[in-house]
Amino acid sequence: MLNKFASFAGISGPVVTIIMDGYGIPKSDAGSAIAAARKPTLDRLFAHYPNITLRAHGTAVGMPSDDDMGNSEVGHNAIGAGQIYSQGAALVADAIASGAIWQGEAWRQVVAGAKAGCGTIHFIGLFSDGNVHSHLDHLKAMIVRAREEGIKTVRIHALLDGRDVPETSALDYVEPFEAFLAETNGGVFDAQIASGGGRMTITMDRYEANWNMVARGWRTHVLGEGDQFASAVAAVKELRVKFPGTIDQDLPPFVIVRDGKPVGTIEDGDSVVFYNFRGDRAIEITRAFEEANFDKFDRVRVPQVIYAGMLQYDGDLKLPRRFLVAPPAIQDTSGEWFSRAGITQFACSETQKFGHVTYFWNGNRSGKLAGETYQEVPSDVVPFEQRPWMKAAEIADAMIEALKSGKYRTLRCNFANGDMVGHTGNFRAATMAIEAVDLSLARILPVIDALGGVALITADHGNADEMYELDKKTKLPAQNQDGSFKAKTAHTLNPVPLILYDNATGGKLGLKQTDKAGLSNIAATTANLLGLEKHAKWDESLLVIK
Ligand SMILES: O=C(O)[C@@H](CO)OP(=O)(O)O
Ligand SMILES: [Mn+2]
Ligand SMILES: [Mn+2]
Repeated sequence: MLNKFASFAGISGPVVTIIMDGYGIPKSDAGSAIAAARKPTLDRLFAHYPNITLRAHGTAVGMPSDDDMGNSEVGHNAIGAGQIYSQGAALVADAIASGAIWQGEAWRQVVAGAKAGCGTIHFIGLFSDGNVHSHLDHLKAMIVRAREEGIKTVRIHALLDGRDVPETSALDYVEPFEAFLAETNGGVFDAQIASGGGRMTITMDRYEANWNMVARGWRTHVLGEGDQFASAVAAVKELRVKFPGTIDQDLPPFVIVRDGKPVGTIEDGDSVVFYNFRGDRAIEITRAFEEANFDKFDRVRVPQVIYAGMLQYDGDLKLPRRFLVAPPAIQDTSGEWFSRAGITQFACSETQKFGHVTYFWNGNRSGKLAGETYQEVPSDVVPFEQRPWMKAAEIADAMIEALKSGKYRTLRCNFANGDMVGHTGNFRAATMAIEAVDLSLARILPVIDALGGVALITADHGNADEMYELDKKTKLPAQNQDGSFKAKTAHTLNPVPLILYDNATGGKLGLKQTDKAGLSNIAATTANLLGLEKHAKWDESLLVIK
């Protein structure tokens, strides 16, 4: 693993990678919380240090098409692995297109189980076409197939999105879906939405930040407890009136009833498919269905079901045991390569992004590699527009302490602010989120200087860079009828920065901008900064030696 640069043997101090989650580079400053933020440190970095832009969406991160935004999973996979793999969204779409999914043992068992038990197939998942965690086309294909296979009853438990798609778009999905069901139903086949609720109120917690969400989801989907409505359309409409201003992701849970009884509680002999392909927010509900000694909340009743995930969400923990499509087999990550070279590594974030810089970074592998140390700062459990600074200061504290300890040759952290606050759609809070990151950078960077180190400052995808939906024609922020701007809560398709912060070499290093430069080039760049060759499978380094 010799370095190819004869004149450069690597940085003697620490090599640090800082991910500013949700920090994209917008085409226009209109509606950008990043442009509006006061951020003297970042302004100085962009003005005085080598910096380029990286592709962070679409095929550059393994998504099916360049119309797909980036997200944390695919972004951190690409950064950590230095390579692009076809990701869940693409793998599932392909398995459905080829029909391979229906031949798989898991689907066969789901169908056979429901038939043997005279039972129902339940589909639980994120109800949109965001393609970050799920896609409605996958759900529809499974419903059509279930009917063809002679299944009689299907129940859908719909987690409303508004986070990967416009913030109050639930009816744009529910109404056409009801029409699809009306067409598909008939004869003995009966498919209906049975329950649901906002994705940030039930079921889709991650990294054990708030098990109460999952407990609420269990009561809603499995036990059929909660506010009752005649249909999903009625639920969305009535909840919007009852909780004005609440966006889809935050809507409370609902249960659909007929003749005063829930239409789709989950019972012994049923099959359950959790149809999200992405793992972080699918693991906890999967554990509730699968773990024999589950103790995170009282499940009250545990139905004996055939449970399958769309993908396997954690390959090390084998969660779930049964899955419809095999996840990408990510090999030869930077974590492994550096670990094998005897390089000590430190990874830190707050709960909301902790798995991103550990599990996703290491190619969806849990457990530490030799020489790795992890530090998790517990996240607040509040709507993040109320605390836009989140745990940026504590992450900076942890990084400074780890740097000063002298124990680590390379360190990485993720500042969640731009993303988590960007998802709230609150513009003012998002500017404060970026300001908190800027302040943290101002504290960390001098410590890196004192140790003769360098930093790569980047992001996994955009978010705070576009806080309003843009008008398709004018490309300016779109307005509601009352003249207010239409908040945008989703990630963006914009590129992200890569800044090389280097006061260690006297300006000897630069970065090259290429057409294809993307997140997967960071691993090789980091390797070269460490004085190592990249792994043969990785995309090229962007480091330039002057
Ligand atoms: O919150 C999430 O689950 C996603 C958006 O669906 O965001 P990120 O990819 O940044 O984690
Ligand atoms: Mn992210
Ligand atoms: Mn996000």
